Amino acid sequence: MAAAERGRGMTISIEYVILRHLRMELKSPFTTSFGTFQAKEFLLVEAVDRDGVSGWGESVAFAAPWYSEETVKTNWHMLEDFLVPLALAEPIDHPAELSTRFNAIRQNHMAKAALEGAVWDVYAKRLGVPLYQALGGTKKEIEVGVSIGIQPTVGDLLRVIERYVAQGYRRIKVKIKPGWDVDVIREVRRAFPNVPLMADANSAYTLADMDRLKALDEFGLMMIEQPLAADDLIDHARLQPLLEMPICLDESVRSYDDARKALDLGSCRIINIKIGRVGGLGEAKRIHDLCAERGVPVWCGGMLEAGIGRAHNIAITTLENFTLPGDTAASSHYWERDLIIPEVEVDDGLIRVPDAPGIGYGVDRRQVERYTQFAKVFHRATT
Ligand SMILES: O=C(O)CCC(=O)C1=CC=C[C@@H](O)[C@@H]1C(=O)O
Ligand SMILES: [Mg+2]
Repeated sequence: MAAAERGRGMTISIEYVILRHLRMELKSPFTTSFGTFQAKEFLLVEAVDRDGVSGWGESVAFAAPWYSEETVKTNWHMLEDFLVPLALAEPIDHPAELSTRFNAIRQNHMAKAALEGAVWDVYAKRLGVPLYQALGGTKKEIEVGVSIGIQPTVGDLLRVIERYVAQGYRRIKVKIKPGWDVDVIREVRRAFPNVPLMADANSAYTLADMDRLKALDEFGLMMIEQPLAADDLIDHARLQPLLEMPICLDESVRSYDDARKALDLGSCRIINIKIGRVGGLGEAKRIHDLCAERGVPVWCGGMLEAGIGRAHNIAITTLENFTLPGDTAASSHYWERDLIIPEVEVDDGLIRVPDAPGIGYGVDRRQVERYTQFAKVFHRATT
């Protein structure tokens, strides 16, 4: 690993960690199988080392367990009672050591990723390099797409797509489910015959819907994301050979081993990497590297992050095999006012990667405090 990827003999001693529970109003309601959310609750992790260097991470767990079994509250419990004590127990020379320490705790990937991400930020800041370089990233700008939630009518959806195509987003992702799929995609394709287009099914289908899914093949979709069950690889392996379009897995790939099995089985031809879903930046990089070896493109999914999570997504997307536009839209797509300075801006579908040390964006502490519902500080035991 290059020097920046493996700091020479640098020891990180985390002195204290601050957990914050935030609530931010979304500019547009976000509709899922679980219901419609107008606000997002999430945890921020601030890790401060012995020299006062602050690193920031953001948990992508939602308040309700609809995407996975993790929630804001389960994350708080895991961080307070298990993960933060592990991070405070002993100094480390590299964030990978923290991930190894976390192996003693089963699953709870989003909680792990939030703390691991904060420590990666400290690590990069102490090295004096941008997080993306510490991860081995090379891109100075990244292409991004936008994910559009289910709209009240097809007309509304077409108007929203028109707006984002005009802003230059490099790919449009729409959500589908039985009853809102073939006819809707047909209308979208008719209105936008050449736009790079994909559909996210969020596990709304089963193999019994084979014909309906095959009907989507006529619209030249870039991929269909997670059509079948969130914990499945086998049925996706049965489905993929029957489809022209690639299957992209999201929820089904929660680790390097899941990715390896998915590729060995032929369950997908693309993977949506979400740092929180797979347990952190280190595991995300391992999955990226595996997919690069196998010639399988990846992209960075989104979880409606605020600016700190968005900054981590931008950093990981600079790795070479992130060749497809991800769901990293501008801060203004989600928030009236984000938590970072400057906010994430998208110009003609591109984000310029910041090269300040660490996550590359400043944290607006006033905004953080404004949105913080409650917080708790955890100090390293000095006894
Ligand atoms: O953060 C974004 O803009 C993308 C959000 C998004 O599309 C998703 C978030 C969480 C679950 C799903 O609805 C979907 C996804 O699976 O990628
Ligand atoms: Mg998805």
